[in-house]
Amino acid sequence: MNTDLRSSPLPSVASVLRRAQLRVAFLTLLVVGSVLIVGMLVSLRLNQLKHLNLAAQSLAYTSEATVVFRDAHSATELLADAGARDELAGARIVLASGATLAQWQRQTRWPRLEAVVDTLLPLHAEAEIRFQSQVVGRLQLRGDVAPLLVALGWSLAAAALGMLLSGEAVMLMTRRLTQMIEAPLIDLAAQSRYVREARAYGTRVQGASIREIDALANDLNALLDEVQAHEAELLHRHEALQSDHADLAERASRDSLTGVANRAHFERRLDEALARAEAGGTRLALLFIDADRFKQINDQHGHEAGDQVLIALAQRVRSAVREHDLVARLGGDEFVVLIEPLRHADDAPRVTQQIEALVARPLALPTVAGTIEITPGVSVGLSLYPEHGRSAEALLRHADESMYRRKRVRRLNLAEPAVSDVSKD
Ligand SMILES: Nc1nc2c(ncn2[C@@H]2O[C@H](COP(=O)(O)OP(=O)(O)OP(=O)(O)O)[C@@H](O)[C@H]2O)c(=O)[nH]1
Repeated sequence: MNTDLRSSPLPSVASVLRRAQLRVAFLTLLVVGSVLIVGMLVSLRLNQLKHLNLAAQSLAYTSEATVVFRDAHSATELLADAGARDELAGARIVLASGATLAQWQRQTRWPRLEAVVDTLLPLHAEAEIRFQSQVVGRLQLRGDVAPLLVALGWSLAAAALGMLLSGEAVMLMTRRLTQMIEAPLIDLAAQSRYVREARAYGTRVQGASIREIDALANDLNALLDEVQAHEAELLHRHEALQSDHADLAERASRDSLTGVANRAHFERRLDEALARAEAGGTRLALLFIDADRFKQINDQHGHEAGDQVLIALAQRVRSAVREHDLVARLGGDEFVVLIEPLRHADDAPRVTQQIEALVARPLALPTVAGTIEITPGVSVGLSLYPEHGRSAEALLRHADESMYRRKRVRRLNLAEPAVSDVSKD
């Protein structure tokens, strides 16, 4: 049996069955035994009474002469003979005057017990002694209750033996019933405990050969079906929520117009990159990009055309850097690029040059007046970690200033190359 079941303070099926069966067996024996014993005693007594009455009639007739002649001696002998012959406990001849002529009494084996039985089940018979139709005396007989007591003793012994045998039979039946009922119940309890502890809701418990236990197993399986379906539904919802969450997180980090990262995402990534660079002693580069004369595009060709230019700028900047470098739009016509890690300080100016060159390719722009071709331009500023600052603010400020210097140079249309411009920073 399972340890948990053993340690339970509640009674086991076996003990409940044993107690119930013992109660039923003893009660049945008590009722049936008592009825049989009482019935037997009553019938025995009736027989004895009948026999006693016949003996009294016969003895009254034979004792007539002893009464007529007042022969006490012969009368006593007559009573003693009859007592020995007819299993009497006592006999008496009483004259018509009320005086006793003769009496006889058997030596009793259990005087007190016999007195009690004689009170409860009296065995008395009386007959008139007549002479020439005149009542001259009375013959009184008392039957022997010893046979009744012996019969009662045997009956009680038989009842005790019956109880002993039925007790044994109950034990035997309990063992068999226990195997039939308790074993499948314990099995069912063990299976349900396993399902609960291992959260194995896909498991199904086995049926039993007893209808009620089998119904319990079926109900448990139906419950497991529901739990499993509920769990699958929860898992499905959880996955959908996770996917929605990932989607939202992705959208929250993107600039809705250009699709590159937004300012919030860039600031988070820059902080993380600075922490990594500081911990690992590596370098990184920050490029600040601002479109040249972008207001003019908006004013001349409309806001939507301006949007197209911003989208194209983002794509061109993206294509000028490595896959894992971060491109973000800070707002308006301002973009940044985070290059991490930066292997050589010379790499960064080369990238700024690449960006300015790539952006400066002609761009076909659909406008209300038809498709036109423009040549966009950007000014790129650069700052390096750790040379130009160790914090995000310092690096951004330096890159911004560097971009303005570059813009001024480009406005003046100086032939100074971008590389040499930023490398001066
Ligand atoms: N189409 C469009 N225009 C925007 C957007 N956000 C900001 N702008 C405009 O972009 C312009 C930015 O102009 P500025 O950077 O101040 O000036 P600029 O014309 O680029 O001049 P320089 O930078 O000095 O060359 C403003 O006219 C803004 O209204 C946007 O999402 N879409």
